[in-house]
Amino acid sequence: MSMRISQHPTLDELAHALAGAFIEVCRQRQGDGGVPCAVLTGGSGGERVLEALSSHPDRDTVEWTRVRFIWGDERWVPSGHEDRNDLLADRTLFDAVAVDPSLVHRVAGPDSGLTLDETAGAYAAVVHGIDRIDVALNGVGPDGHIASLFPGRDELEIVSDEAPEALPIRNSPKPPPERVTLTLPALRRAEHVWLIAAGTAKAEAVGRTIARSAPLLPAARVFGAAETVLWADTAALGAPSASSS
Ligand SMILES: O=C1O[C@H](COP(=O)(O)O)[C@@H](O)[C@H](O)[C@H]1O
Repeated sequence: MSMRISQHPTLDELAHALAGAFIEVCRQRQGDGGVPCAVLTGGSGGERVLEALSSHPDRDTVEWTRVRFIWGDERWVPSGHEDRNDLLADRTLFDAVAVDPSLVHRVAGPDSGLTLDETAGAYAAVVHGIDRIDVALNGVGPDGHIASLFPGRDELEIVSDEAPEALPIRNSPKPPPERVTLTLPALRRAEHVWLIAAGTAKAEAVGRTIARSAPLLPAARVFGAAETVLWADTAALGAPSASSS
């Protein structure tokens, strides 16, 4: 499965372009009578994309109350904690548009009373019950991780469709140490898998992802059913040019 590169001069321009494409995916699915399902991501790129969505001129062409949201990963800290990925969505998109809380599937925090394993199991069941994932956003970390799938870790080797679609993570190399992540097979169910990478800190991981250098980084191991797009700024591509495509 080939990966298309969408290059933009800056993260802001990348986020605006990606937000427009995200809106178009949602509009088309809703036009077909469906309820689009989007996988959200955390991190610096994910936050900027959510901000761009919340202020996009075409924002209100989507019926946001008919969009389902899940997360590619969540940091296992209490609800409302600054480290949580869902807080980024609360402070940006969900603050700007009305959503249906029954279609917003958050990963429970330790304050829920569930253990980490129980939380991951419950999230796996939620994701398993979703018949179609339209678009999955994946912020790429400087080490090439996506969601909470980090290089060299066992979770990355779970590629069977029979495996749970979400897993607990302990001892994450990036804090906080406890997390819940979707698996590669779950992310690969998405029609559109979009990777987000901006800044020079991402250049090495981006270069290795594009080159498919061995061992394959997590970012190189995810692909979409219909397309895989690397949304990158010029700095992440390590290129001097400032053209977009
Ligand atoms: O920890 C995480 O990091 C990645 C990427 O974050 P960035 O700040 O380097 O862009 C993100 O994809 C993931 O959702 C998040 O939990």
